Amino acid sequence: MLTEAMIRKQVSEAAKKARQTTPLAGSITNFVTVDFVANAQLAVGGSAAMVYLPDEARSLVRLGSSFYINVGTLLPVYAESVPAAMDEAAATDKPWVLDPVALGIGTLRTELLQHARSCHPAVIRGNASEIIALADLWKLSHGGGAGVRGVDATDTVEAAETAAIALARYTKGAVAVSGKKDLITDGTHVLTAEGGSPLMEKVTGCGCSLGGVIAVYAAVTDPFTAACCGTFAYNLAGESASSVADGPASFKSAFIDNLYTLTDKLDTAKFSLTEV
Ligand SMILES: Nc1ncnc2c1ncn2[C@@H]1O[C@H](COP(=O)(O)OP(=O)(O)OP(=O)(O)O)[C@@H](O)[C@H]1O
Ligand SMILES: Cc1ncsc1CCO
Ligand SMILES: [Mg+2]
Repeated sequence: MLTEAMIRKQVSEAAKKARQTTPLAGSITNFVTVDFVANAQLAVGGSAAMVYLPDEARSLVRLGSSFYINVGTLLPVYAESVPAAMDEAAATDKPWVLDPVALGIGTLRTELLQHARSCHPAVIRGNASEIIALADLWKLSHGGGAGVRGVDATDTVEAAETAAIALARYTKGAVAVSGKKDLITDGTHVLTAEGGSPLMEKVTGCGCSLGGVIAVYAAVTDPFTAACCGTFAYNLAGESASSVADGPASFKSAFIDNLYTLTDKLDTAKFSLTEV
């Protein structure tokens, strides 16, 4: 069983290791926020590369230390490249992070997210509605939710707790649910974290880039610690950026600056831990 002190130590060590080793975390991610994802990955010490084609996805999984798949904007080629990346990650035992953006709005998205089930993502990161919808799609029993409506959440993080636990138990990895408060679970522990800023809802890609950052950390530590590292970094950087920002645009640049400087203070994050 983990203690609060163990988590603080683990996140500090992982943040340091990411900075020292510059792990490559490749991505297939959406066109809206691709630049934010890459810059956030670099700010925390990682290395980024984005691909779209099936053979390049397979190569990048093999070349990198982890991988990130975000299904935010799909094109026909993704019908091949996304399963190729998932299969390669599973076959080579590379930790990979899934963001099931807007699950339910189209058939390809549903098929790809169904395919993910057999490829066991190390970390699933999404907003509450996406996490509930994924547990439904994978037919894992949980409490239910209001359903996905586009890319923004219509459910609270608390409402997604049982779905998150069910997903984590199934993958034997971790699940990170983002929102005003964040919830992280490995199916045994449930951690609730605080911080960030309401301005994070006014900048697109805070969630997408958080997934990319968690992939960087998944290259150097276990899935639960990786999810904690990313979430703590976002809460610290977001809270601090809101004190200097005039609005969403200046918030975003202050936020990336803070990711760069605050990742050596991850042990100061606000969180509480329970067991299930
Ligand atoms: N009201 C809020 N207060 C504090 N932090 C927030 C708030 N809303 C979101 N966040 C933070 O923003 C980050 C992204 O979470 P969010 O739930 O907005 O993701 P998302 O909906 O998937 O975003 P996107 O799809 O635009 O990338 C997380 O670090 C979360 O803690
Ligand atoms: C706005 C948007 N649309 C598809 S992906 C994306 C980024 C936030 O998820
Ligand atoms: Mg999102």
